[in-house]
Amino acid sequence: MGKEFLKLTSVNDLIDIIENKIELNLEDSVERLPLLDTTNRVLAEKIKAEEDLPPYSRSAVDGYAVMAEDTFGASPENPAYLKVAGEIEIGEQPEQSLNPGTAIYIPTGAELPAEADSCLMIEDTEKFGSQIEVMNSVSAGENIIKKGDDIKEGQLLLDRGTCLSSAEVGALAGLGHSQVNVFTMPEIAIISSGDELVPPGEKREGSSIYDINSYLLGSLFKEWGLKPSLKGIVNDNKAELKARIEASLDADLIVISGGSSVGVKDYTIEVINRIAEPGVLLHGLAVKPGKPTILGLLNGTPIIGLPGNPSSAWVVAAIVIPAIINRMRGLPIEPRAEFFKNSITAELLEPISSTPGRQEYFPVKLDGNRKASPLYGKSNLITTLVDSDGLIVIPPGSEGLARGSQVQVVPYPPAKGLIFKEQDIDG
Ligand SMILES: Nc1nc2c(c(=O)[nH]1)N[C@H]1C(S)=C(S)[C@@H](COP(=O)(O)OP(=O)(O)OC[C@H]3O[C@@H](n4cnc5c(N)ncnc54)[C@H](O)[C@@H]3O)O[C@H]1N2
Ligand code: MOO
Repeated sequence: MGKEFLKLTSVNDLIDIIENKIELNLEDSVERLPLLDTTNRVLAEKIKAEEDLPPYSRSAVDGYAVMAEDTFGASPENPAYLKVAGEIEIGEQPEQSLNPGTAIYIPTGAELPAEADSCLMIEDTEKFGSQIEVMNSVSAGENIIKKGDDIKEGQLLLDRGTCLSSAEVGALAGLGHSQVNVFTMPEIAIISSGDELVPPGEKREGSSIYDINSYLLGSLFKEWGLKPSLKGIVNDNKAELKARIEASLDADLIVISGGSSVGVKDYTIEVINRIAEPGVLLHGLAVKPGKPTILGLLNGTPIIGLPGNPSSAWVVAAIVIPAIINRMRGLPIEPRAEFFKNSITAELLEPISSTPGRQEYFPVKLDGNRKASPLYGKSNLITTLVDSDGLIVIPPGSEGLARGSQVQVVPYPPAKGLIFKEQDIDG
């Protein structure tokens, strides 16, 4: 009797659905921004070095440009002596060449004369008139940075799809870019559904609760460089939900939290199917938390029904939304490399039993010694998220993890999303 979940869709099948059904429509949504404004945005072009960085070989110390051979064997007991033949100014090309048996004074960062292969640190020398006493030897290449050591001309520095943080912004500046092309921030409409919900700031009475999800999800989207657009709370009423979704269709993606399960007032499925084609693509995902998840398409606009429980909504948003946005931008959707690159290996302090057949995302708290304590909190508690530092991803074939296991913890916020193929988690 009644409504029930369609067959639960595996994460591998979800990836196929996203790849095959979601249209590429944000590939050309690009803007050119001043460098500083690109922080936390996604690069929409490949950046290759047009010249070597540094563009010339330079000194890494304040001291003397020399030929290493002239210093061999030098020690405080048996110093070498070199004639000081001149001085190089920072920011200027060396005017004179270096001859054997001589040294040229050079500040940190100044261009080396072509004949120099190393630099002596000033504290390893003593100046006497036009000579220096050399108390230490240097080998070829010591205390210098060679032309192109940082990045070679023609080398790919950053690929399309890279999220720009301070390190990348600094590297772009190093290559002389004052502006770059980044993807525009897609607008994500957020609707919270439920008769019990009251907006924070208003007076709460009786059996109502404050709307967490609009803000929890909106803030998560901001962390990803997306543009949340809060569409408010709708009551458990089909006509109201339909009107609110229709009024949100100008967004790039629509998210509804709550009402995605099979309760008598969970109308989301029916409403999505009534608005436009093809409607609901899947109802029920083989993940935990987040079984009651909906993915649909309304004339090309993706719509996602997230479970109402806040922690579940947050996890499922991280599974589904970055993958969909990447697909719409024509970027790879599964962050496999980032999973292994950014996860923290830790020792599990307590065993975890998991539900076979569902990919499980288990919150853990990390201590300072890479030990992970599972948080058995319920997914409708927001403090489950506040008190944990990251998630362990348990593949659907697993029945759990033993105490003492080495686990990979994906730290918060999950920068590239949480969609992982089964075989990748095992790997
Ligand atoms: N017969 C079944 N019942 C349920 C199942 C199931 O498999 N079979 N799954 C459970 C799971 S797991 C979840 S999660 C919930 C999801 O249900 P809905 O998506 O329909 O969510 P609601 O019932 O509307 O809400 C669940 C819970 O979360 C609170 N909530 C909702 N929205 C917000 C919000 N914006 N801010 C704060 N809290 C919110 C709501 O008050 C409920 O307490 O279904 C289970 N049932
Ligand atoms: O799967 Mo529900 O989404 O656990 O809380």
